Amino acid sequence: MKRGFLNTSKAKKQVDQPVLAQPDKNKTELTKLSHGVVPEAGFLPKGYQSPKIMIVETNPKNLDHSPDSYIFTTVPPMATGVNLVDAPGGWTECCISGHVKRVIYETPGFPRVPLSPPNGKSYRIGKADGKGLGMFATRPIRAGDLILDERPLLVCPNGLTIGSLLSLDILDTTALSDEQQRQIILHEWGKHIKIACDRMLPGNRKAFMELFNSHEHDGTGEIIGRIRTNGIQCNLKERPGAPLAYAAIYKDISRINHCCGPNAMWKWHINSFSLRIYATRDVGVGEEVTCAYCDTMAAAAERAASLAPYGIIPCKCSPSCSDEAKSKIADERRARFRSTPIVLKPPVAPPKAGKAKDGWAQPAIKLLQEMEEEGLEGTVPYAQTALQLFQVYSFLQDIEKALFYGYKMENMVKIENGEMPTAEVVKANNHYKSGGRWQTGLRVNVSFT
Ligand SMILES: C[S@@+](CC[C@H](N)C(=O)[O-])C[C@H]1O[C@@H](n2cnc3c(N)ncnc32)[C@H](O)[C@@H]1O
Repeated sequence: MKRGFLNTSKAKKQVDQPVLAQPDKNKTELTKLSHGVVPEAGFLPKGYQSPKIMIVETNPKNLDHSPDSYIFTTVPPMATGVNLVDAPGGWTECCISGHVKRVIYETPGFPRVPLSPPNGKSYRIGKADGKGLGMFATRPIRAGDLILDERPLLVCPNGLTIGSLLSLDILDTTALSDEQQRQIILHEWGKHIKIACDRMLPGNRKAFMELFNSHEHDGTGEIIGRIRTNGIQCNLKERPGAPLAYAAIYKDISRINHCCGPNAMWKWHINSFSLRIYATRDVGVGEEVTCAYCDTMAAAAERAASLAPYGIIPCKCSPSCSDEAKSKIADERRARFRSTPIVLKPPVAPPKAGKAKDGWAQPAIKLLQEMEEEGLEGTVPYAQTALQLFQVYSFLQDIEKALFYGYKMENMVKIENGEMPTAEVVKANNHYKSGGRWQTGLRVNVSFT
């Protein structure tokens, strides 16, 4: 919670949580939780009896669980008494379903050790103006570089369904207000996840409890408050029809602040059970490393609604983000970027005398430049536009420009695939030249000269 917040007009209850949804008639969907200041916060309904949790200890390597029972376990599996020195990459305390545990263990290559960035550590955690702490580059980082690959401290469901409580016959929702239902969910969710937190090594638990909590005034307890503030959704495939997704909380990655035009992006890898942070453009020494907590292509109002539950009210990512005139231009641009991508077609005849050979590529060049001005290098439309330009200049046999746009596209491909060659290797091997488009380009171009 930021200082002074309670005194502003925004100090009122707001109900919105992107990872959670309203309970439906079948009572199997996640309930939206409140944020901001909730007057009823912390009050459970009179006479409410919290159900008892029954815990049975089993071998951590056991995969023979019922798909829909929840298990407290470490990933990768750790024998008791092991410490971090014996476990490269560390381990994650998890509350996951039997189904998800199987999915993890059956992933080819699991459990590989998280990657070490090729040139060592390149960041520090420090004060970020008006945003608490943040991550900052300690040396120049190139677009496409891996900044860090980190295993979470904790992975757990990103909510609780009112249905799961109803099935225990402990609640009659007709007698409860919506807010009372939400407070029960927060209470029960916190009670369960505390079990995973208590299992953490003391150092990890300390790091977890030192994370920022933006949910101090809405009835969310100190553990769930940190999950709601810092949780990053991880793509663990739950069984079909299951309402829950999973949130992961990290020691360092959870210090990365949001930016609407970020210079880095995250990518979850199940085989190393870790999240990789890659630079999407060059990052200078001292510059803050930022990622997007929401869809950066969305309009400003939509982004603001998605960011509020993380305690970001308003977004302070750049002076222009909250500037109304600049936001209007950015919204107009994003609407264009979201629409059908430009498809460049080679002209049917050679350019007239005195006209540039690449005049027909100008709309894409302009679009790419605008996306760079908005900081949207980590998006699919950016990679698609760079690919078009790579193809245009391949077609025109302008090797220098083809590689210039090829790099931009390659950074995204490398991040997506994880293990692609670096730009230097690509350049040295000229591997584009073996591609069909390069060959076609060469052939078609012959008729122009
Ligand atoms: C996941 S934490 C990021 C690390 C956090 N700054 C810290 O001190 O640990 C999310 C919190 O950081 C702050 N924050 C992140 N990005 C922000 C932004 N663009 N504008 C304003 N506050 C931001 C908000 O307080 C938010 O609740």
